Amino acid sequence: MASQHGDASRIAFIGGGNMARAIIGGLLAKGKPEDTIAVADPSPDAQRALVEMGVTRTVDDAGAIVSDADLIVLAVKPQIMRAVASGFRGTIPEGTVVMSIAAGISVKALKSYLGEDVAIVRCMPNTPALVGRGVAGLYADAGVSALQRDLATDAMAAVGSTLWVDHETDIDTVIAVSGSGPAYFFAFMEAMINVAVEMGMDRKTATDLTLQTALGAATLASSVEISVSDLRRNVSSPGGTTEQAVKAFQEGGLETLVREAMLACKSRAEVMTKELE
Ligand SMILES: NC(=O)C1=CN([C@@H]2O[C@H](COP(=O)(O)OP(=O)(O)OC[C@H]3O[C@@H](n4cnc5c(N)ncnc54)[C@H](OP(=O)(O)O)[C@@H]3O)[C@@H](O)[C@H]2O)C=CC1
Ligand SMILES: O=C(O)[C@@H]1CCC=N1
Repeated sequence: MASQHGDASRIAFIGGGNMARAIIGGLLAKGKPEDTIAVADPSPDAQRALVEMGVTRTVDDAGAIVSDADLIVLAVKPQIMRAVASGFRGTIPEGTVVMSIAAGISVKALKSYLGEDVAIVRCMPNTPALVGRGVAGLYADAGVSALQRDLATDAMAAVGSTLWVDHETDIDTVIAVSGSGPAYFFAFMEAMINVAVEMGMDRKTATDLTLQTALGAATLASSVEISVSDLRRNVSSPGGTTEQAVKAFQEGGLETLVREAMLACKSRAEVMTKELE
């Protein structure tokens, strides 16, 4: 029997890798009782890391922990989802909601693995969840109740902000924006650091300046009611230095490149969805 919810809600994580640990870390930091979290992961390293974080119930096999969970979080790689989820088909309690964080696994695929009557939420988090600054897009299948939505929201709110989308296909756009997005900013920062080093600066100073600039820009943009376009213009004094840099970006086709990158990302999610259905 699943429990009544609130802090006592029981969460079973299937897969205890990077993303699961980020979410679990946030839940424990927010005071969720340790005995309400269980994790299945056959990797001894993953289990060790989870125990060090304060998780008291780690097991090798998902079958051992799904039967008394209110929320089951599927956090294994997409390529093994079918094998893992099919392994506990028929053992999910009535009223329990399954939330998959995998890219490229549709509700249709999840139902084919788990059973047509299972309540399914798809969630796309991102790695800043590790420091409590994540953002997660969520989509609920038709059979998901308001209480089950709240359970999913509460779990993800422990590591950042959450928003619900109305259409499952929007999850592929969430992947292209925020799921994979941290890597785009890391790549941009990597390039800035390398160029500053080419200009003669030592790597540590170049890294500190770049990271603080990224942090400052994101904090500013999210703190004021000014569009990012206007914020960019505010830095660009007429006839000054920034204007030249932005002109180089525009002439080099920055927006076209970003479009190509995001379309490639979304398209990969769509292909994975077809392959794994
Ligand atoms: N990383 C990211 O930025 C994001 C990832 N995601 C999604 O999150 C999911 C997990 O990704 P991530 O945490 O990065 O991956 P990880 O590889 O870090 O975690 C997956 C974990 O599952 C374990 N595992 C393997 N087989 C089983 C099994 N049979 N039962 C239970 N656990 C098993 C793995 O062990 P072992 O290592 O031994 O195989 C590993 O510890 C993916 O589906 C991905 O699409 C979503 C948003 C962002
Ligand atoms: O690259 C991936 O497939 C996963 C999904 C979003 C971020 N990482």
